[in-house]
Amino acid sequence: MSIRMAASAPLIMRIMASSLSIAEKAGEVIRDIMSTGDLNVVDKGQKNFDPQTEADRKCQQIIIGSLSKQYKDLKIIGEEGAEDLSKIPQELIVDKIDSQFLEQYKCPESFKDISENDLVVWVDPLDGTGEYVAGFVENVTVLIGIAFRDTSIAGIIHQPFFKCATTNKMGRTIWGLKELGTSGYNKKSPPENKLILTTTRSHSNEIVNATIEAIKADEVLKVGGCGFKVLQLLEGKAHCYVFASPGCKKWDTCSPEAILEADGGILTDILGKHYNYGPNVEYPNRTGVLATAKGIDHESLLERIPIATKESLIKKK
Ligand SMILES: Nc1ncnc2c1ncn2[C@@H]1O[C@H](COP(=O)(O)O)[C@@H](O)[C@H]1OP(=O)(O)O
Ligand SMILES: [Mg+2]
Ligand SMILES: [Mg+2]
Ligand SMILES: [Mg+2]
Repeated sequence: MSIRMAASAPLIMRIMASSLSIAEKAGEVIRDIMSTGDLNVVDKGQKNFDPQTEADRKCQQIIIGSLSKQYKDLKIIGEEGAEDLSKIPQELIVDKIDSQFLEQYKCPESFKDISENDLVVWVDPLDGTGEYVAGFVENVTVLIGIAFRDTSIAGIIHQPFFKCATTNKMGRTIWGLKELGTSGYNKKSPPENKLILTTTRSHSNEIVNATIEAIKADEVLKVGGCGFKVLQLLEGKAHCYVFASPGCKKWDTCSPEAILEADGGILTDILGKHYNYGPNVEYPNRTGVLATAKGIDHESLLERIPIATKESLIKKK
């Protein structure tokens, strides 16, 4: 595809195609920094340990620097704070665009006339930092989510330490756009006649645990990262993701929500409401996360969440 043809594709498709290339580069950097053995960890936490590594910082610069260069009016919010674009080293800027994506997929009618001012991009440069530091590298993902007027519509999840069984290639990229579909993973339904719940590995507390207890799942998986848990739903490894805590932020859920919903699943708070991803919202997802795989009854899981859990998260607002 010529540069001119790529430039004529609808905006949402171009942002996705750029983000696919940018996320791959971020994944390379995440692997490279791990291989140096020095993650250069800083604690961002006020009360509890909240690690940030060299990879979180560098990947945020890659993603925000590269998207801002190509899309000047785009509002981009990243977990690691505001970036001074003039201080981002040139070698971190990716100007490649995934032309194969643009050739292969057509923009859904409803998103054809979107302008940069209608969008917010939510960036989690490294989701699962605690797991990156602890060595559970499979849980680590790069998340780029795109919201159109308050609603999450598109997402990219890059998993840097996924090893392809046939080619041995490291890293895979999953994407989803509502009304178009999803790609990049093994689409599978979870097993019938049993309920597998996935939840936090490192951020549990009394309410988180009491809520899991009340759901009465047959199996509980404890893994890190919002991106990784939604991947488990997409690949049929779990039926639901339950996190009754205000710990996740908009950059954690924006991309996974769009991909899961483009696949037929649902991601809401534990009251059943979708989060608002508009330009001026607060960052914390104060009323938790409940996500269900395609074909799983979201409503019936909502009913299993204790009233005490709901009241306690509403009170914390
Ligand atoms: N209490 C918390 N403090 C900081 N980040 C949190 C907290 N709870 C959840 N998160 C973010 O949400 C992700 C999913 O949570 P969990 O792994 O506990 O299920 C975490 O990897 C972390 O993102 P990040 O690693 O990008 O900082
Ligand atoms: Mg995160
Ligand atoms: Mg992060
Ligand atoms: Mg973090």
